[in-house]
Amino acid sequence: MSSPVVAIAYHSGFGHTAVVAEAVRAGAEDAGADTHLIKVDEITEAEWELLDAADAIVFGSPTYMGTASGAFHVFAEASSKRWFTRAWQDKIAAGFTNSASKSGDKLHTLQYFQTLAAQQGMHWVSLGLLPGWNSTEGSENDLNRLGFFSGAAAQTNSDEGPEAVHKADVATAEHLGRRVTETARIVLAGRAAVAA
Ligand SMILES: Cc1cc2nc3c(=O)[nH]c(=O)nc-3n(C[C@H](O)[C@H](O)[C@H](O)COP(=O)(O)O)c2cc1C
Repeated sequence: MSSPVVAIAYHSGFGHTAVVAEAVRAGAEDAGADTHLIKVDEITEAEWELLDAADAIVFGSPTYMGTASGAFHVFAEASSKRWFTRAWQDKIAAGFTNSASKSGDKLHTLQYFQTLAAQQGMHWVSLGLLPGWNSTEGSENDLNRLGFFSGAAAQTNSDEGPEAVHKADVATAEHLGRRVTETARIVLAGRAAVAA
């Protein structure tokens, strides 16, 4: 069976969220996916077609003013063309975000991605990790140290550059990439079995 194709459609204003996107890609490739990393603010027609052909699309954006960035919203609005044709119907979807505060209202960005995925008729994949860093035994180096369920969340200090994206958040994003790939593989195998 061919490898699942996982596309990561993301925006990053200053490079921090790009590090998280790379981590999702690394995790997906580690699990055997073919991947496409697509910057939604520079998206070409050929890249839209890569999204249409992908088995899974992972949405990513920094959290700006409590939601996805303006550039991501422009992309989401443009995806209404796919909404009309149901081009993304039944694809796998997942999401990640990064912001300066530990919370910073990141949950709202992930929920926005879930709504976008639902409007497109996609199947949302959660993070699938228990929360870390929430007991006396825990530490900031735990996987899912920020305690999200809907997707992968990262926090980067507002006065530091992309190199400061927390290693635990990078590992959490890699986990999401692997999980999306494994889920896509199961769905592809299931469809093939049903069609046989
Ligand atoms: C316009 C703007 C709005 C922001 N709003 C939030 C916010 O709501 N919550 C938060 O925690 N950080 C907020 N931040 C901080 C960014 O999320 C943070 O710097 C992030 O690392 C930027 O990622 P990027 O380099 O990929 O753009 C905001 C930054 C900008 C520029």
